[in-house]
Formats: sequence, structure tokens, C-alpha cells
Amino acid sequence: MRIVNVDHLSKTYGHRFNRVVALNDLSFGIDAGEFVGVMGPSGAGKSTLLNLLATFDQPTTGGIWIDRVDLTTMSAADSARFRREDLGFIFQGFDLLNDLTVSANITMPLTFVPPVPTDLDARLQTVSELLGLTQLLTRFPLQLSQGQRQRVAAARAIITKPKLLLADEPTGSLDSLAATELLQYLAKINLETDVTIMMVTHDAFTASFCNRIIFIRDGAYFAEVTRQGSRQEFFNHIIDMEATINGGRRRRGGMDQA
Ligand SMILES: Nc1ncnc2c1ncn2[C@@H]1O[C@H](COP(=O)(O)OP(=O)(O)OP(=O)(O)O)[C@@H](O)[C@H]1O
Repeated sequence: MRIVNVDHLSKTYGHRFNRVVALNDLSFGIDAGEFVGVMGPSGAGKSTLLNLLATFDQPTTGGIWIDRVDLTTMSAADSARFRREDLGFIFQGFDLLNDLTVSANITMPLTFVPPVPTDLDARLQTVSELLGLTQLLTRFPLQLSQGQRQRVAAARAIITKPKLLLADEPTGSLDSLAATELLQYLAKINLETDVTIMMVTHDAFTASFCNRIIFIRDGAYFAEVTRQGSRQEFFNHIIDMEATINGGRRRRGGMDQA
């Protein structure tokens, strides 16, 4: 089943004399249960795309459907409810509330707007077990490592059982060990809860945890790479496609973080 449908999407910023075309007739789809990465050179339009899918902004032309809901015709109130109930977010900076315990941070999307679901405790237990956080629930964010904080953010993002989890450079603030661990957890979430994930990243190692990478350049669809064999092979394909998109310059180095 198709969960995301991006149809001839364009986004132009500015006016007559300083117009910037950030997205230019971009179309692609994501099926339920996929873990998709979006890559492309700086300025390709990745953040713009993420902002549109997140309902933070509206396209200039074209359509976006998430689970058959048309995002472009939603009222502001409906967008806010859709964001809260149907989308999950993981950003580079974890955005946790330092005065609240880990458990209060995780359950916040469900306690913020009443009614609080009756299965709140069960949901907290499920996501904290999934992300290895059960021993940390009474701590405060500042008592956690960076990697643990991002896992709390991931638990908070999935406790609402979102239709789509949007991740923007989720490993950007982590060292390579914590990054690898978080990516393994994201892959596990994808496998065990069936949540569909779309992750924007610059990094081929991070992208190699996805099942498919969509490459965009100059705001348009450029190519895609689907994982077929090992993660190492997928990583090599991603590096090759990055070289193609950058005009033939192959980056040196390997998947030595793995
Ligand atoms: N609010 C804005 N006003 C004007 N131009 C913008 C705005 N936001 C983005 N742009 C422009 O739109 C284009 C796409 O930007 P975007 O941030 O989506 O790219 P990106 O692929 O996320 O880049 P990066 O990898 O560097 O974060 C760029 O040329 C950028 O300068």
C-alpha cells in the first residue's frame, strides 16, 4: 500500500527578482513499511521537501498525500492535528524538555492534548523496551548520553503510532558509535512496528541502514537505489550514485564506522 504520494511537487521561494526554485516538479511514492532515505547535494531541496511533508509549509504547485490524506487542502487546525496524531519527528537536536523525566518526555505527545489514552502505560512500556530505555525512565535528559537522548526522542516520536516517521539528520549530533546504535534501533523500529520512515541525510553510512534511497538534485528527482544484497554493497551503490550526482567525483573511504 502506498503511504506517501508526492505528485509534481514544486516550491518556489521569494518573488519576481529573487525567486528560488527549491523543488521542481518532484514526484515519487513510498510504500507502507519502507525505510527510505532522501539524499542530494547541498541546496537540492531536501529540507524543503521534509518541511512540506511535515505540513510546516505549503507547496507552490503539486500534491502530497499521506495515507490518502491530501496535505495541500488542509486547514491550519487540521494540519496541527495531523502532525500530532499521524506524524512522528526525529531531528538532529533532540528537543527534549530538560525539566521533565525521560518517561514524561516520551509520553508528552499523548498527554499534551487530552484525552490521555487509557493504554498510555502499556505504550510507554512497549516503546521503552523497543529502544532499550526501561532502566532510564526516571532520569532527566541532562543525565543521559547524547545517544540515549536521541533514543528518547525516537521513543517519543513513535509512541503515537504515526503513519510516517520523518527523520532529519538524526545522527548529526552523535559520535559514530552512538550513530550506529541509533540507526540499528531505527531499523528495528521499522521492522518490528511496521512504521514507515523517511530520513534525510548527507551521509552514505547513515543512508545504508535504509531499504531505498531517493536522490534529488536541483529540486527534481534524479535517481534511486534499492538495497538488494548486503549493507556494504548498498553502501557502495550509494557512494557511486553520490559520485554520479556530483559529476563523477567518487568520495574516498569505506564503511569503516560499521
Ligand atoms: N526560506 C527560504 N527562502 C528562500 N530560499 C530558500 C528558503 N529555504 C530554502 N531556500 C533555498 O531553496 C533551495 C533548497 O534549499 P533546501 O534547504 O531545501 O536544500 P537542502 O537540500 O536541504 O540543502 P542542505 O543539504 O544544504 O541542507 C536552496 O537554494 C535554498 O537556498
